[in-house]
Amino acid sequence: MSVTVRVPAKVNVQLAVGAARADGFHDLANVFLAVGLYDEVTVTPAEELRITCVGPDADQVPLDRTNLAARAAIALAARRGIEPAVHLHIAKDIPVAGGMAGGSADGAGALLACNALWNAGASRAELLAICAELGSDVPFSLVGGAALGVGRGERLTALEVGGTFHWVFAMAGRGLSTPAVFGEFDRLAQGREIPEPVASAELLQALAKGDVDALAGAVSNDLQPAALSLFPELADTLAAGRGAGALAALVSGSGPTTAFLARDAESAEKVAAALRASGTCRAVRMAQGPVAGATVL
Ligand SMILES: C[C@](O)(CO)[C@H](O)COP(=O)(O)OP(=O)(O)OC[C@H]1O[C@@H](n2ccc(N)nc2=O)[C@H](O)[C@@H]1O
Ligand SMILES: Nc1ncnc2c1ncn2[C@@H]1O[C@H](COP(=O)(O)OP(=O)(O)OP(=O)(O)O)[C@@H](O)[C@H]1O
Repeated sequence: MSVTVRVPAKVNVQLAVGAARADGFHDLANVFLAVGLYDEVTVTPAEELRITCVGPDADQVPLDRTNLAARAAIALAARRGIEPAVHLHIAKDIPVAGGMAGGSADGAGALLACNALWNAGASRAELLAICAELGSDVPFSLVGGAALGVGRGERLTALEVGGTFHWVFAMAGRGLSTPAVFGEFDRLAQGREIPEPVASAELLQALAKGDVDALAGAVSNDLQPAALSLFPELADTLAAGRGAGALAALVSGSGPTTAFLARDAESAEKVAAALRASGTCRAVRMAQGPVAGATVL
């Protein structure tokens, strides 16, 4: 018997970052949107914990107990006093170290799948608590849709979205480390007063109305200057997408994946073709959002 869970990637339509806290994390106003690029996690009973991974970026995924899927299985098993004797298979389509919460998706997926496989009976609240221990983005990977995350991004409030948005994503030739990007944010912020992060009222209204023009005018990412500082060539990718008619172009989360908001499916095709032809990125994908969070198939 096995259980498969499908989990989406995310794009941050707003990422407001406050000053570094005493614990090293940053308070955020983080507006997440789940988009239709997916990893699938399949769990099967096994002698002992084992991880396999397939997909274009599979060689970059750790196959030991540091993998977020393994950490999720271990965390749930520890709470139930059982062994995490399970084979975790990840079919990975979300770019690795791309700022689209790929590892977080696998953590949320493994947790939901093991909860079903083991009949562990964890409630939604317990699952969300385990997700928050695993990482700041993991709770959102479980719930999906659209949500405002505060604290370090783990305290979520679901958001209404009045439409479907068309996105194009450009994958970069190398990854960026999330702690390195936050570290660069701190370095660039030295000697400046950092305001409390707050969600933009215009942005929340644009999402609620499904108004793509208003959303394009309201998206923002406080980590973008830090990502561009560490990876200056991303500016060329952003310019290529804008030049092809994207309504908005921004770095996704900590990057280096760049995200382009298009008016409709036809415009998204044009932006994708221009990005592919530009030679400024490794791969290009289209996806719509919002979509549902982690789902048992
Ligand atoms: C950039 C985002 O992806 C936006 O959604 C998230 O804020 C990062 O979420 P994540 O990858 O789940 O990050 P975590 O595994 O919780 O933290 C990794 C590292 O990122 C930095 N970090 C993360 C979240 C946060 N609110 N402040 C931080 O400073 C810390 O250096 C931390 O050690
Ligand atoms: N299941 C996993 N899939 C991918 N990477 C993982 C996984 N588990 C742990 N990692 C480690 O985490 C690092 C970051 O990977 P991940 O794909 O989650 O980054 P990300 O998408 O930028 O995350 P986020 O958007 O949440 O900041 C990888 O380089 C890898 O070493």
